[in-house]
Amino acid sequence: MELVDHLRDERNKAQFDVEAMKVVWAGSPQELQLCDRMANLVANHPAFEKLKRPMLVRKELFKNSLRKAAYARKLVIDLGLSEEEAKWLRFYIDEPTYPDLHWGMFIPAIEGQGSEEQKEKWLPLSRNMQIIGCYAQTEMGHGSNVQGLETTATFDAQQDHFIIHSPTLTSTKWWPGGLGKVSTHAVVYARLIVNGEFHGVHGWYNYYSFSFFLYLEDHSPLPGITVGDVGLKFGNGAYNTMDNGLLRFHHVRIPRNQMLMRVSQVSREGKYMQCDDVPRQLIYGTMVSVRQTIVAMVSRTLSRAVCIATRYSALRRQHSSSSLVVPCFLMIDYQSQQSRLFPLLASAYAFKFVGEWLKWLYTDVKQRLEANDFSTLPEAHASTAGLKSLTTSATVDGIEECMKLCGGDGYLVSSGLPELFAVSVPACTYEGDNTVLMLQVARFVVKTVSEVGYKEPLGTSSYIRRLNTLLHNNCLVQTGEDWVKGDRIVEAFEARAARMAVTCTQHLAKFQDPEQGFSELSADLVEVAVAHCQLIVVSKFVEKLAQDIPGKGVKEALEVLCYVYALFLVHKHQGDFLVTGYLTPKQASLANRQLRILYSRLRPNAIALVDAFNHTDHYLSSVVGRYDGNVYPNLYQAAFNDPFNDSHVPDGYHQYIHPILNQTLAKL
Ligand SMILES: CC/C=C\C/C=C\C/C=C\CCCC(=O)SCCNC(=O)CCNC(=O)[C@H](O)C(C)(C)COP(=O)(O)OP(=O)(O)OC[C@H]1O[C@@H](n2cnc3c(N)ncnc32)[C@H](O)[C@@H]1OP(=O)(O)O
Ligand SMILES: Cc1cc2nc3c(=O)[nH]c(=O)nc-3n(C[C@H](O)[C@H](O)[C@H](O)COP(=O)(O)OP(=O)(O)OC[C@H]3O[C@@H](n4cnc5c(N)ncnc54)[C@H](O)[C@@H]3O)c2cc1C
Repeated sequence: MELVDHLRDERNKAQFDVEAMKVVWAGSPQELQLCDRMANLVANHPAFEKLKRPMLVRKELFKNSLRKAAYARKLVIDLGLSEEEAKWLRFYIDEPTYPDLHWGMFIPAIEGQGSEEQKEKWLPLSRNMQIIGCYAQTEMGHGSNVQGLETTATFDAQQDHFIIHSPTLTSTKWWPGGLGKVSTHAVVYARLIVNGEFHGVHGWYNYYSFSFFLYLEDHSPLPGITVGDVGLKFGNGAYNTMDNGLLRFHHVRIPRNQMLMRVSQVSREGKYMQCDDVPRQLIYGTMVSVRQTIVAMVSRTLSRAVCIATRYSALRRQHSSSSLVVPCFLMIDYQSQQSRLFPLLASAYAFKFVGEWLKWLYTDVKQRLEANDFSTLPEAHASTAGLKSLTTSATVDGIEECMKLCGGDGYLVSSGLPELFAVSVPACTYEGDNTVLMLQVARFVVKTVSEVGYKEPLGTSSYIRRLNTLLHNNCLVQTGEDWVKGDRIVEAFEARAARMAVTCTQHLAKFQDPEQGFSELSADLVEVAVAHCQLIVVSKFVEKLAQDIPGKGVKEALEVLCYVYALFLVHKHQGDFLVTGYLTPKQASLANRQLRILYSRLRPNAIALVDAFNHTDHYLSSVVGRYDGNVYPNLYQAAFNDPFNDSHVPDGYHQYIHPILNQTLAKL
């Protein structure tokens, strides 16, 4: 049977080489090939079917996800897949499960915080999955406030043991993924007590990680350990495939050598030693690593929602403004639809490129750390924290907007958007609450501004070197065209970030107690951090355009996306640009006018730009976002695929409807 492409006309409008854009999106021809192979492996394997997921009750859902993870492991072994290939395999299976935490946090924690000897012992076991681990940091009473952790690890020199204990209900480990039912081991964060002394009790660094066995061979918990799942979470299916756990210790003994000992050590004699040249922030290193991974991945989540909403918008017709009866306008041709959709499409590309840059930064920092060079750690912390916060918040808001952009059908589970939203929302909280992370960025920015004159700002904050110029030279834009110049756009974002940072730093200086000032000004400080992070995203997009980008029309299409992203932000945050005095109202309105011109330039490329994401229909799992655009018959069929439509007589009909129809309610 001949397949009809309902989006063919849209695809024919493309003004650039889609295959070349696929390479740009993937990062390289090799990455494209790798992702394509893994995506299709998953799409073509019946074990990874996922459409029924939202209909399953928790226990079935969980069993199903264990089955998928086991098949995935089998594929990794049978096909001899590399760790990189296995990572993409898990990604396309598209179901949060224990291996995410095992590979994404447990192993990196041992790599980053274990001594050479410990790494030699535990890493091979972990990589072969002979042990399965999780990352148990958060407690019931202490999430953002890592300094408040209460779990204790008391050294018993006589027996060469640590005694791990949960002294209060609020010290219960709470939320760790993979902990509830599956993990055999955990990296546990606890307060260290040696010879009756808390170490650095007033410092921020008095938490140490320990690797633990949690279970006996028959998978019953070890004596003194209480473990379970925290309970059902938001959304059908969604994150309920993960066993987020709770864990309590009652004076549990573990050998001394299970304390991860790269940052500090406790000797056989009970002597506490800090490794001189290693900063204690390294204890937080796993979070830096995962925040970077989240940024690298989140553009794909947004691209998925945008792909669905763009395809549906390019198919569905509504009435024109002149005739309310004849349906003739494609939704995508409404200016208002474009002004909501296209900035999200541009954001997906912007986040992809900033994610690539962050990966580079993190790889560089990791190499330096291995060589005991810790100089770039503060920037890595600020950039990973800030970009994790910025991109996950924008993505979650973006998915919700895509749902609305599809009208009522976006709200159907078969659109793929509700589950995508539910599974993505916690990204704003896990790995650091987004507001708390922005406050970390603000601390970094304010500190950098305060140190001007005696410490050279580096990397992402190097614009602060030109503080004088940025504070005093206002925007030179005179025409709309002036707004589509990379260096002019970057300068506008630099000036806005610098001016907001300086104002806040000056306000902070008026407080006698800096911490009180920081707390009172925290809402403004978050805005300073957002401005700094948006500058990073915009400037990395502009830097990307300066590279050699092969393929007919590819660079031009990316330029439009870059300016849409930047000018949309100028428009959305015009209050910042105006209040700081950098822009005049006229310049702000020129930016908005130019944005409308850019939307019309983006319009013919819209479908090709989402095709360049190369998403399979399996990955999208959306009736309205299908590649062939054959939406309506499939939407109709999807309704009848719902088990609720198996019968015209639902359970309860005879019991509760008949008495109403027959006027026999009194018998109930
Ligand atoms: C493919 C799949 C891969 C991976 C899996 C992906 C997804 C899996 C899904 C879910 C996983 C979720 C896992 C978790 O949620 S784990 C728990 C995460 N928890 C948090 O993120 C807690 C957030 N809180 C904190 O990070 C900290 O408490 C804090 C906010 C940073 C504040 O700490 P505090 O001790 O009070 O520190 P400060 O006094 O504010 O700062 C002291 C000093 O240290 C610097 N600093 C802080 N953090 C770091 C860091 N991470 N790295 C480097 N430096 C850091 C800070 O800037 C300050 O420096 P100064 O120079 O100013 O002294
Ligand atoms: C799905 C999911 C998976 C998770 N997986 C893991 C895991 O594998 N391992 C693990 O250890 N943890 C895990 N967590 C826990 C997660 O890291 C924490 O939820 C997170 O760090 C936030 O902490 P909290 O929930 O205590 O929120 P809180 O810190 O209580 O924050 C609640 C509110 O208070 C505000 N707030 C808090 N502190 C401040 C402050 N200093 N200044 C201003 N505002 C503030 C926040 O902005 C937020 O609005 C997971 C959580 C979820 C939801």
